[in-house]
Amino acid sequence: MNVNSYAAIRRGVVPLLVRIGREMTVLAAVWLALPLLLGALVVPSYAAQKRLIDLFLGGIGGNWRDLLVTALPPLILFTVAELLRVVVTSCQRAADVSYRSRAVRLIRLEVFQRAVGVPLERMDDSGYYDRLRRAESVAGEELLGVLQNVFSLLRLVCELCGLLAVTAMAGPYAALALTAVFIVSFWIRLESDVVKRRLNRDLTASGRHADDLREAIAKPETIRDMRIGGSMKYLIDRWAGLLDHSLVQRGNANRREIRRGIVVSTVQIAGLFGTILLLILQLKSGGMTAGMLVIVLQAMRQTYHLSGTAAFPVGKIYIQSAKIADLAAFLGEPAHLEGNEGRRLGGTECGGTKALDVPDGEAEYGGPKTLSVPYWGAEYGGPKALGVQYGQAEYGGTQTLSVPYGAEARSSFAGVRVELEDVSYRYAGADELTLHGVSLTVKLGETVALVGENGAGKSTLAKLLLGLYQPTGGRMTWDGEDCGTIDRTRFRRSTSAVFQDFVRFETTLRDNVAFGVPGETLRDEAVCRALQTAGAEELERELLDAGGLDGRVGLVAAGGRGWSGGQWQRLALARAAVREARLLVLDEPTAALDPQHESELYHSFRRLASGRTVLFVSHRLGWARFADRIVVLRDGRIVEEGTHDTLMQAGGEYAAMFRTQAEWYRG
Ligand SMILES: Nc1ncnc2c1ncn2[C@@H]1O[C@H](COP(=O)(O)OP(=O)(O)OP(=O)(O)O)[C@@H](O)[C@H]1O
Repeated sequence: MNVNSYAAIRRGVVPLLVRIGREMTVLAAVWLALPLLLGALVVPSYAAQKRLIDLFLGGIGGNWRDLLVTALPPLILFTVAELLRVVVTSCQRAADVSYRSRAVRLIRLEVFQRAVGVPLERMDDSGYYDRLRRAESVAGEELLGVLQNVFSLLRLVCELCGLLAVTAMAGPYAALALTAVFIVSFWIRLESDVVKRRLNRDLTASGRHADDLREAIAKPETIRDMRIGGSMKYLIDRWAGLLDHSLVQRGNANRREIRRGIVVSTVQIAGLFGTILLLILQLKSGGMTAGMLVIVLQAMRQTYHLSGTAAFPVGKIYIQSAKIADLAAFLGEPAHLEGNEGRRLGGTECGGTKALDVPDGEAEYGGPKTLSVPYWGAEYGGPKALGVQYGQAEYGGTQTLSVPYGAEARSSFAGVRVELEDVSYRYAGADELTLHGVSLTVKLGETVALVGENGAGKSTLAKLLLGLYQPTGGRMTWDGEDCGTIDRTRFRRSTSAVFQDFVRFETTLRDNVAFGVPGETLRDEAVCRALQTAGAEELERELLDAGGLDGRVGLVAAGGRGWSGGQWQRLALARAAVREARLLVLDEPTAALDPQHESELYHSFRRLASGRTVLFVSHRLGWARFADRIVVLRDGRIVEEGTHDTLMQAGGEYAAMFRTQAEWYRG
């Protein structure tokens, strides 16, 4: 037992309970009050038993009426107290389950909220990322376990208080003796429990190693390989050595536990003996009834039992306190949330009114305005008056839309002019700059290919353009507006991206697309159109028998089916396509595709890029040829810019890379 763990309980478990209590006041109050009530009910139950025993031992004389008058009240009190104990115990269990699951949900949500809202730069800090991962994992099973043990402990303490109150009825010395014996036996048991848990934890790694060896030894290929080298005996000896070590450790721990158990029992028996002796002397002098003697003995036995049971939850809390302290410390850190992304999850953004894109003042003061939007509300390939998604209006007609007053003025699919002025970037903790004085203008609706050798800074630049990183030097503007001052939500809504390491959501086909526009209800046509744009329409056809758009994708889901890397990649493109983004960033979007699909994707890409400003990063220079402009990066600096033809004529870095690649394919 060390001081650090107590400090961890004070720094971790207590603040977390306070935090949960503040958020769920009523449930937390019920969770605390019910064990108290249960503890309090011990007193009337024991008092009634004492009265009944005294009545029976005193002989029940007189008539039936006298009997009823004397025996009925304690009998009723006993019955009501026991009934209430049963009811309160059931309510308590239900309250505990509800409290724990809600508390875990609350804390997990807080952790997720931080993960979602924190600037990406902080994620690049490995220390922060580790703390986040640890907090996320502790906020699940471990927190649930600690809360369960806190609850068990609370119940035991309340019951113990009730039993002490019962014992105190016989006199203060009985209560004092009981408390002393409880503390000594609880302490010894707690020590053994903690030692045992520590040992289990320490032996976990060697136990896992022994299991791995055992499994390996039993495999035919191991027997074959090891027999050739004659090392089978060596493997078996290592496995046996690990097992022997663990057996010796456990044997020592068991012997220690038996010795402590004998000490605990001796202390308890001595306490019981002394107290009974005093009670008998008191009985003899007439200061005590037989009923009192019986219930005090009963209370003492129950208390000794509790001293053993209480060691278990305390030991568990004690062992897990360090992790819980880490979680509390993580939640106690300043959130550093990015702009208005720090909103609570499930707040107004999700499922709230969608800000439709109409020119300022279109909606009338103080009320919504209905607008007619033609089918194909927005067309391919040009700036649009209204930022309405394709297919939002019904086929062949118009659709009226309600636009809240003050809706943001913006035209989607119109692209954006992005300007970087002398931008530099340094990763947190890095000594060197990754980008040095990059000045670049990406025009409205232009497609720019970013090429360069590994580590040149292409992905870093792409993330800066998406607003995922903030420049550490220089300035970035969108249509002349400083990006640092643009509302984050508006910024995010206007960008879309597909990265090489895109996410594979093991859920339905529809979800995989709809996650591109969280909180919006997507009609089937919109999902299909996004799939079509990404050249992924055959995925729906493949799932026709499994629910079409609602068919599950991926092997994890029951009944789900696995997709190839290329199919997943096209799903990621569909997710990007469904967003009304003005800037689209594609970072190696074709990495998982075979040549056939890659060339097919080219057409999808043209559709996706249409009318937007696009930056794509690719090592396959064949793609770069089709960009309006190619920008070559080296060591974080722009070294060349131009079209494919001008760069080839210039015979510089791009031309060299292109020729090398062409040679490779030809050769
Ligand atoms: N989180 C990070 N922390 C510190 N340095 C980083 C981090 N991420 C990337 N870097 C460094 O920044 C430099 C540029 O990386 P970046 O990923 O932008 O290059 P790239 O041109 O996209 O490379 P590739 O073609 O291999 O994808 C590299 O030297 C890389 O080691």
